[in-house]
Amino acid sequence: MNIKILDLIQRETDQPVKHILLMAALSGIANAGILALVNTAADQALDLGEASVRLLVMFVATILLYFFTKKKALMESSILVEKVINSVRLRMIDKLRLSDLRTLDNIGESKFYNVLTEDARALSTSTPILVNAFQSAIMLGFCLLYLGLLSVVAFGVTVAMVAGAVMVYLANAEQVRVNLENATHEETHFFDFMSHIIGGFSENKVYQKRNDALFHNFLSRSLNRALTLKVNAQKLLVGNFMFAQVFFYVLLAVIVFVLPRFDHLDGDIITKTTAAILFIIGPLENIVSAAPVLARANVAINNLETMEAHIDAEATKDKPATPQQIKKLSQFQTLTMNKITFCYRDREGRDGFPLGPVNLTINRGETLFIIGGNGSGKSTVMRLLTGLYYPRSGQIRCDNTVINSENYQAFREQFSLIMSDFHLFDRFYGLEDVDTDRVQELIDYMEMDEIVSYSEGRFSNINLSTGQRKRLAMITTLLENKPICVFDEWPADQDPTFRRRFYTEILPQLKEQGKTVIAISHDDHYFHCADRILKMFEGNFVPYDGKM
Ligand SMILES: Nc1ncnc2c1ncn2[C@@H]1O[C@H](COP(=O)(O)OP(=O)(O)OP(=O)(O)O)[C@@H](O)[C@H]1O
Repeated sequence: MNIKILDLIQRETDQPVKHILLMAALSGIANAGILALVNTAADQALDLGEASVRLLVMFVATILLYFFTKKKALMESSILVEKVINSVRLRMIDKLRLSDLRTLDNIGESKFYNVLTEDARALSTSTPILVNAFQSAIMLGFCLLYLGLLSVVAFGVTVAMVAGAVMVYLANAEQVRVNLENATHEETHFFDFMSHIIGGFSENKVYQKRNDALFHNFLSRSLNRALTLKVNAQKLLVGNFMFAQVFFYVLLAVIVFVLPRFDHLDGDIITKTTAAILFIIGPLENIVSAAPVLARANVAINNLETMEAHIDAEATKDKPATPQQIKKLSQFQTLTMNKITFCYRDREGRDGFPLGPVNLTINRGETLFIIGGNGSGKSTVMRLLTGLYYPRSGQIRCDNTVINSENYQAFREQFSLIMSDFHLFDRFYGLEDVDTDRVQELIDYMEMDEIVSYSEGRFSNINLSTGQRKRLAMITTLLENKPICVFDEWPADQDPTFRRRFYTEILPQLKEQGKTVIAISHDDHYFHCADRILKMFEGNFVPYDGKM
């Protein structure tokens, strides 16, 4: 079986695993040495009435060697694997944050969390077990060698029977792997359903049927399917394990009862051989019980590698933005979408909603409202315009500058967003020298002063109503001071006063500051506050006819 964890460590660290393997091997040898010393001492005691002091000293030295080498191997391997997990986690999150929004859409949050938590944990817990198994394998090898010195026949029989057990195990190992892999896949569905149960707690609370259906028909079934797969894997493993054990006792019986009949082994050899075989029961158990752990660790590494490959395959080629690029683009006069097309693709690669070809020119300082029915493509076009999605074809231009991988990030930096699925941050991450007085002024303006304060660089409370959360997000937008502000139905959750304030105070103030504002709106009472209204219908702009 492939031991992927070794390749992983080798790839991820500059520390060679050789040292750990050497320590584990030494402790295995020392462990086998203990057996040889015990047998020799027993022999001496039988012949001379007591074992020699020299043997005692050697015995103590061997135990010390065993103790220190094994401790070192276990400690170093655990620390190394924790470091590997840390660096893999950091790298994956780094790659994900630099990839595009569609990559996250396609992977799904549950899958990402599952791989970075469950699989990473599986790797972490597997390490000491695997090191132990490796040490046991070395010990087993030396015990077998010792057996060979005692009796070639006993050695041959033992090797044949152990090899038989290993072959049976290997035959089942692949099936175990497939079952465990499917179980982790099924657990991703389980996490999805769990997110519906927890995320939709309130909705479910007032709708018993959905609550029950989600739990009984989906979550439980998914968990049961995962359970069946795990049980199958366990059955195969237990079968393997028991086979190895019984095989083992059969081996003992062969050595004690059968061999003496065919080979003239004297009693002393049989006793030592039996002691050696009894001595290797523990290591064999360690090796056999490490098998599922190794299989699980391999599955975990597979999952990590597959997800990273997925992120890499869709990695953007965008260069980081430079201050010069950002400055240059911020002086734009017109922003153009030229024959932009886009199509959602599901996880199987099938095409979904098509958008475009969209042609749009936005002038600096304009206040634009984008209107249209649900699902007409307003948010999608905004994600394209702001560089969150890449168009399938067409061009975005800032004046005469074509937006491409050289300047996509610099282009995105022009926008401040409050999308419908906005995220509220507790701090102004990335904003240096925040003017605390200005923040307080904005908190007062948003009429949030009785609920939220700003101290030690963070909002005191972000567990707020949707409308209040949007007001805090607006504070961030105003402080970011970007040239273009995009609001996806910001007033939708505001009371009439704040709705009015948005259209008649905030938008005019932004305009006065020279900002370009693009707002998705359904508030026809306030359409007069826009310089221009753009209507979307079935994935494209159509002339505004005065109707929603
Ligand atoms: N992440 C996604 N994956 C696949 N299809 C999507 C995704 N998001 C939106 N769509 C599809 O794209 C179409 C346009 O959606 P979009 O969110 O742009 O509409 P919208 O005009 O903003 O609607 P609303 O007014 O309801 O917010 C819809 O048919 C929707 O099903």
